[in-house]
Amino acid sequence: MSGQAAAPPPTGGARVEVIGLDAGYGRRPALSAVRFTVAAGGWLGIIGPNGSGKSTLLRSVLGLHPHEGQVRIDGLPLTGMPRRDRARLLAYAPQLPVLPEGISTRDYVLLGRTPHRPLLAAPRRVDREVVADVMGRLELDGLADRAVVTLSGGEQQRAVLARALAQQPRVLLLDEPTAALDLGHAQQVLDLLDRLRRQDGLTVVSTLHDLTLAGQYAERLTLLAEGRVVAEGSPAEVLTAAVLSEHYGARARIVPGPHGPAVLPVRGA
Ligand SMILES: Nc1ncnc2c1ncn2[C@@H]1O[C@H](COP(=O)(O)OP(=O)(O)OP(=O)(O)O)[C@@H](O)[C@H]1O
Repeated sequence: MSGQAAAPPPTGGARVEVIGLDAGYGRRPALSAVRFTVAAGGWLGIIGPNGSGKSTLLRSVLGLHPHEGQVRIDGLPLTGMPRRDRARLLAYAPQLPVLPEGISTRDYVLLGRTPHRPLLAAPRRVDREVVADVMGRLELDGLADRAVVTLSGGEQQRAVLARALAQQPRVLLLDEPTAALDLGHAQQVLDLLDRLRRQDGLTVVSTLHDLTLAGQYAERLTLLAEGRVVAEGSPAEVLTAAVLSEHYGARARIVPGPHGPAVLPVRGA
């Protein structure tokens, strides 16, 4: 991953507030009274067992899933905000993206510039520069001319993240950003997000299944179980053996470290 490329222009993060969020599928509730706040430049990890509502929560915050309750960015309600304004504030990298056929990786990443470009205008120099920068940072240079659908799962995941970063949002919402990545690429992607957060003040909200990565990179964690917030706080406060036993039915040992706790699964008798 190149550390040489010029940083994208700082955009500054935004504070995210979610208040009393309810959502469901048909009559079945998936989220009940969910509430969280992330400071500008903060990193909130949303964790929880399978089916606890993490993806539904991200999609509701984005306005992609019907919900009740409020989502405010720097105090402004998202409801009713024009789509283009919203896209300049928030970018989203879904867990299972549907990638367009017949488009190169470079042109796919360029789609992230859409909210910043005049409608139907050709990409400007600044758009190409931002795209080249994020592709360099995510080691996608060698794949720029390949059809994006032909990339491997992990390469596609990095392309989706590159598109979201090319959008230069103030808040980045990531659904399992490391799920398809090997350990080295997972750490590189999370290190990059951490740098963007610290240098440019980008606000990050991400779901993460890997609790050790969640414990080491997120500043705060919100634990969902059956659609409700059951624990929140610093990683050391949330990632305890008792909490993991109660909500995941898991046996684990917690290993404290300088950057947060690591979670070591322990085999039963
Ligand atoms: N399209 C859908 N139709 C009906 N129910 C759905 C749909 N999508 C999700 N659900 C249900 O809503 C609940 C929350 O799902 P969600 O995908 O948000 O959980 P999650 O925490 O992201 O899960 P995972 O960790 O397995 O990705 C689950 O019970 C799930 O079965």
